[in-house]
Amino acid sequence: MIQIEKLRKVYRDRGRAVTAVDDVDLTVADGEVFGVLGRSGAGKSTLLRCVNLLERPDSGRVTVAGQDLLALSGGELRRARQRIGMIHQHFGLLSSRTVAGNVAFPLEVMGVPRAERGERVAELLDLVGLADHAGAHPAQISGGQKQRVGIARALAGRPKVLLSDEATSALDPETTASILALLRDLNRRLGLTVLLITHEMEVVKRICDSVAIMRDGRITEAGPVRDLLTAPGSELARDLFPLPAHAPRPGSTVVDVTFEGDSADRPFVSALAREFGIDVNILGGAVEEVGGARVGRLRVELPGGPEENAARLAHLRAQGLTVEVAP
Ligand SMILES: Nc1ncnc2c1ncn2[C@@H]1O[C@H](COP(=O)(O)OP(=O)(O)OP(=O)(O)O)[C@@H](O)[C@H]1O
Repeated sequence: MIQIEKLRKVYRDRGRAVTAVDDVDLTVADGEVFGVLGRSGAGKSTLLRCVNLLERPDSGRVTVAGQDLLALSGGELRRARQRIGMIHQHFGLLSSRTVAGNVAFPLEVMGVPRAERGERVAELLDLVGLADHAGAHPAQISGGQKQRVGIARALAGRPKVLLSDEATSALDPETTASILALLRDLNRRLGLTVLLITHEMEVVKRICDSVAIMRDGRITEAGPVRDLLTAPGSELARDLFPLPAHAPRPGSTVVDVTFEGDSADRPFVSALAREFGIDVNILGGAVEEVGGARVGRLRVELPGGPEENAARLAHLRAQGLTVEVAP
């Protein structure tokens, strides 16, 4: 649905060149929620703005719903953009217009007749749970409600793709949760493909099917969230489950065990201790709810060196657990 190939964007600022997006490839499948996670300055906003050509890349290709956006003429690009909605951290509402007026605005720009507009606005406000606030002005509603207006406005052109630029960064945790739940609901009900950028792991945990980690303009890791969490060496897993440092003791082996789904419900530590008649020392761990499922990681110390532990590790792996010997 969204394909980004060899994308590059360099800003030139007072003689200085800043490579904001550096040779990025990314594929977002139809109907998924895809998150780009990274710190401030990583290049996330620039990347997102290249997807609807608010920012023109220096090189590369952006294909949305089969259309090569950089090859489109002015009118074609305007039409293609109507099929790509966008929401922003600071909502970007018109303060002089009511909630309904804000949602009607893109419909006016598209030339939708007045009678049809009213009906569509009502439908959109209903979709985001704001039917009762049509006549309010932005100053009279909460941040979460403002973002709901932003979402309704972004969906006016019946887009298949929604771009989200840190949509929950200005909201408190509870409101963030309700906006993320709304986005997930719209993604499922409308088959909407969502590409979002965020610096919050919470957003990835709650709604992303896939994620890419961005640093210094580059993607360092990308894939389905569940796969990355159990992939050996994954940066996402390391960030989500920070484990305490350990000083390896001679004659013991430290192992990180990642568990998810069914394997999260089994008492594998006590089973291992019983099966092999050993003491297992738990050094640290964390369990998180990711995409509605329990995922966790535990750092344990087993007696003996690598050879003595080979059968024990095989026993853990046979239960579907991901096992890595800590360096
Ligand atoms: N218009 C611009 N002119 C010059 N440099 C820019 C411009 N916009 C962004 N940059 C630079 O490009 C790099 C990437 O910025 P970008 O805003 O895309 O990152 P980000 O990950 O979205 O960070 P943030 O969350 O802080 O916005 C940064 O070094 C930034 O200073």
